[in-house]
Amino acid sequence: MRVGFIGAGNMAGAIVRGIVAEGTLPAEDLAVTSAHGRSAQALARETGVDAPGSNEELVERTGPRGVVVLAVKPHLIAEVLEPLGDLLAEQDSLVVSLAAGTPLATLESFLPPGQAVVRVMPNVNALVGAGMAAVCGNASTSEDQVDAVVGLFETVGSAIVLAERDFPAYTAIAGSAPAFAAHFVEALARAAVRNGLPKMLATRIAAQTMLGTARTMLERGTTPAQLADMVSSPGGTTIAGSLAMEDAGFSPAVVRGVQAVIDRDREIAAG
Ligand SMILES: NC(=O)C1=CN([C@@H]2O[C@H](COP(=O)(O)OP(=O)(O)OC[C@H]3O[C@@H](n4cnc5c(N)ncnc54)[C@H](OP(=O)(O)O)[C@@H]3O)[C@@H](O)[C@H]2O)C=CC1
Ligand SMILES: O=C(O)[C@@H]1CCC=N1
Repeated sequence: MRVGFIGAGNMAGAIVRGIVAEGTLPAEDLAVTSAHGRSAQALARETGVDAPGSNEELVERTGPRGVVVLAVKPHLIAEVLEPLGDLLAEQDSLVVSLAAGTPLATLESFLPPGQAVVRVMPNVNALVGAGMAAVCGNASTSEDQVDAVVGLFETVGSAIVLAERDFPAYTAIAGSAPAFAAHFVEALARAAVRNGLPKMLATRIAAQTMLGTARTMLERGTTPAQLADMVSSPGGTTIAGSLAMEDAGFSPAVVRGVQAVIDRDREIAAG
């Protein structure tokens, strides 16, 4: 399978670096383009992938039946996709869009009828092979094509097939949530700095603690509530901290943040 990425920014960079590091596909089967060429060339130099001079060339080099991944910002999808429609159809390419808030119906409206399109919401942790991706194909995609995309993203983390109606909530807790988790680590570290720990050490300690907490839940099936109970000694330090955080509005703040992502996703979808 040959895969071309239109866009060489944060997300394409994370996936390409992840795929190359994991050895999922040989670098010569991957290609990237960018608006100004420089970021694509830098990524190509770093990873050994190809950096064609235009999006048309990328589709040609990726096809026939190649995967063309749209990794540009949502507002650029129309201007990137429309000029490529006939070529994508000729090459029988599979179009994969990573764009937040951009439904399959919108993507289809920029393409010839019958074009196979898969919507994916990945996350930045693909960079270290610990990503999370949701995948949904349109009516023109075969089961094999959807499976191939799931397989591709599984090589850089976990991937699931998800109904499109669930993408906004999913985007909040997987696409955007690495930023929220990073804010939490930063807040923990700053609180520790206030109490005398050096920032770099505090950040490392807090990040390792997040990693271990996630692994305990995923690998042992421990629920968040069970884990919190395991840590909270009666009359101890943790329960004092947890209740103080709740008193300061921790859970309502998280719920509002998730809802804001969902509302913004719907706003982008509405144009
Ligand atoms: N960042 C994330 O964590 C996540 C992002 N996404 C989605 O991924 C997509 C990309 O986001 P992200 O990587 O953060 O964005 P970036 O701004 O980091 O990267 C966008 C890339 O698109 C390139 N580009 C713009 N116009 C064109 C064009 N006409 N032809 C070729 N390349 C072009 C830019 O080129 P140049 O470098 O020259 O400016 C840049 O490399 C978005 O739709 C976003 O919703 C989804 C999940 C998570
Ligand atoms: O912020 C954004 O719009 C994209 C989608 C999810 C993560 N980044």
